[in-house]
Amino acid sequence: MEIYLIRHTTPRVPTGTCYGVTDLDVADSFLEESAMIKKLLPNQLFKIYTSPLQRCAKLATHIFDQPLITDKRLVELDFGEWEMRAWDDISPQEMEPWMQDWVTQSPPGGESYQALYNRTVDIFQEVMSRNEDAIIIAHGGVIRAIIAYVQQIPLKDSFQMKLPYGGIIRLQFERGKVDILPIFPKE
Ligand SMILES: Cc1cc2ncn([C@H]3O[C@H](COP(=O)(O)O)[C@@H](O)[C@H]3O)c2cc1C
Repeated sequence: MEIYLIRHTTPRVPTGTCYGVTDLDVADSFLEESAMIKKLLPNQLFKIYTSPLQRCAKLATHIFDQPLITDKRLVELDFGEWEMRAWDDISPQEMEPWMQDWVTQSPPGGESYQALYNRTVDIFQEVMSRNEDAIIIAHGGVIRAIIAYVQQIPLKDSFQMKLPYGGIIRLQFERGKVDILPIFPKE
């Protein structure tokens, strides 16, 4: 069984903005970016799972002419009161508790990375149990949580992996073992 993890294309948002659950549109480069992603995927049948947010759902709809499985558990971290503020405008005092432990602490009014991990693993286990090749189109935090789960590494180490917009990772499951193969960018 193969499961591809794809991060959405560039969102339409000024650089340096904090966004997670905000439903941003895609940038002007969408057609170009989605064509590149499509070219890197094999021509075979997949079940397609997507986050409901536009930056993921538009890519799914654009590339795949088949029914999609849209699941709320695949949305990005809820940054609460910080959503759509410039990171530089969030005061160090406000940021301090989260910076101390961004795995278990939530941004004010938001969600902890541990909570995101729990809901992500929940759907990921469902996907695996179906035993069908699948593509999951989601967000940076969600994809890193899945990688942390399959590698059994601590969540605090999961942000070391490079994962740009349009990033693709292939998970190959064989005889109880999983290989993690970067498709874009190649390592
Ligand atoms: C703990 C944690 C800290 C983060 N800091 C930024 N992002 C992430 O949240 C934003 C939205 O992701 P996307 O563009 O893939 O939808 C990005 O800025 C990304 O870096 C984080 C995500 C998590 C889970």
